[in-house]
Amino acid sequence: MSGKEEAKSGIKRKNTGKGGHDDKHSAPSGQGNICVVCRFRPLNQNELNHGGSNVCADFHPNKKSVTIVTEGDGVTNKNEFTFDRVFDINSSQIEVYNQAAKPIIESVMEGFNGTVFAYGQTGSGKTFTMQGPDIEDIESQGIVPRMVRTVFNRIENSSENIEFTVKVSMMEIYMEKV
Ligand SMILES: Nc1ncnc2c1ncn2[C@@H]1O[C@H](COP(=O)(O)OP(=O)(O)OP(=O)(O)O)[C@@H](O)[C@H]1O
Repeated sequence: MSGKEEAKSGIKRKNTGKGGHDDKHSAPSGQGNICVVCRFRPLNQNELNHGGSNVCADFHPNKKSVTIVTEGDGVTNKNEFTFDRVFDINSSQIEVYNQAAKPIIESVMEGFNGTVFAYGQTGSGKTFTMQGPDIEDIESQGIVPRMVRTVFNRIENSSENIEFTVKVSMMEIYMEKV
């Protein structure tokens, strides 16, 4: 998914048995409302050809902080940023999915609302993370195919007394037009 697109899915659960949640607007207890992760991608060939170098000096061992170094006017600036999780350039698709998306899809299957979106400048890796270079390949597929598979596996394995409705809609915002 590029930053110009937004996919929205809704799951309506009609529970004829016991144990369903009535309030679809509150997160499950013990889970934070918003989780923000930051992923770095490797330099591409074009960037390497133009003498590009990594701006990231240090990934903190706690996997939550990163130090960015920038040079300007002979001055070196170091800034540390902290997120719920920082993924370095060697992070796998499954690691990112487990941290950033799996808890959301788990709670959606319990009847809560959830959203996962990628934000970043062009070429930063949104499509790679959300869609993946090959959606059929179990290793390289991104968040969206993993979430879709999880949803349909869960539906298939759930009680026949539960009825599910899955809806998908998509829109593109490009040059300030929807
Ligand atoms: N984690 C990664 N590891 C290896 N390559 C990556 C990674 N993330 C992105 N890339 C590569 O970087 C390039 C740009 O990534 P991508 O197309 O996902 O960016 P984007 O943010 O979706 O860009 P746009 O907003 O222009 O659609 C692609 O060639 C992609 O394969």
